[in-house]
Amino acid sequence: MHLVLHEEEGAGAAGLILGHPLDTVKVRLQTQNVYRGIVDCVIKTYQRESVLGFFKGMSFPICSVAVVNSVLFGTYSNSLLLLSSTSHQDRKAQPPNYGHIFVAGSIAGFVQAYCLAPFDLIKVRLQNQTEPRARPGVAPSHYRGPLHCARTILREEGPRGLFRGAWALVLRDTPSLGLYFLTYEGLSWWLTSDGKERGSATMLVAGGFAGIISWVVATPLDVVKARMQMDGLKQQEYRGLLDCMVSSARQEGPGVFFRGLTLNSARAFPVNAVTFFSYEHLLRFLS
Ligand SMILES: CN(C)C(=N)NCCC[C@H](N)C(=O)O
Repeated sequence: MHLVLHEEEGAGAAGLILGHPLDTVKVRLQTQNVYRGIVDCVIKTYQRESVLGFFKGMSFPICSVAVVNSVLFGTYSNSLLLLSSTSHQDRKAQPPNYGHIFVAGSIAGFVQAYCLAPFDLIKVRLQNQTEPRARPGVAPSHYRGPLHCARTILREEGPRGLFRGAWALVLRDTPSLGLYFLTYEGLSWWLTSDGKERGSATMLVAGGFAGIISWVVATPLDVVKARMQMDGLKQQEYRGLLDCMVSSARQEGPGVFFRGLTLNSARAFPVNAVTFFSYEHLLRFLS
């Protein structure tokens, strides 16, 4: 049992490692106005920071992925159980109630956003450090690693600083995770013939598309979240979430809300295919 659990965690972590470089480029494009596009950002990052630059801020997501996913999937299945009072096994025999799925997914999104907020903030702050690795004669980065980053934020911005951008994260994840589970369950139902067990290919395809669709919807608030998380590092630029939205749109046009859309979608397929595949196999193993 332990071995299987570790394998499931390993699969989640592998997806995350593969997707992290895309996430770093996306975060930089959303928060820094110095790049002309994806290719320019990749070239500049590589030239200045080598391939390691793409993996900045990865350790916290790797360490927290198991906890964050347990909160997400645990809240989802318990909420669905409360709403529909049928078990995972019973639900296979009848068409899913999409209203219940959307509500359960949204509740799960709301809860996981709060757990994710400090980890995500630290990830974004580290990803945005464009200095090369510290060596003699080169000024070190503001944050020396995830724990140093957490301590520095606590010292410079207080405990609330660790939850900067949390509201935008909650607004991003509540509806988009409802849609995430809705797409997954809908597609899986559609791809599985009556009375058959859900196959691995179905889990991968439905999981991948659930990831893409939810990230397309989530991207505008993902931009706002990343900007709010970076606010306060130097001087405070925005008075709040609404101010961030309005001034970003005024200064850069409405296209600003779609920054990172391509990268979010490209990363979403493999990461979420693996996530749902692991979740379903773990459920089967435990039931
Ligand atoms: C649209 N959103 C926020 C989501 N679909 N979130 C759930 C998937 C999270 C996964 N670790 C990922 O990074 O894609």
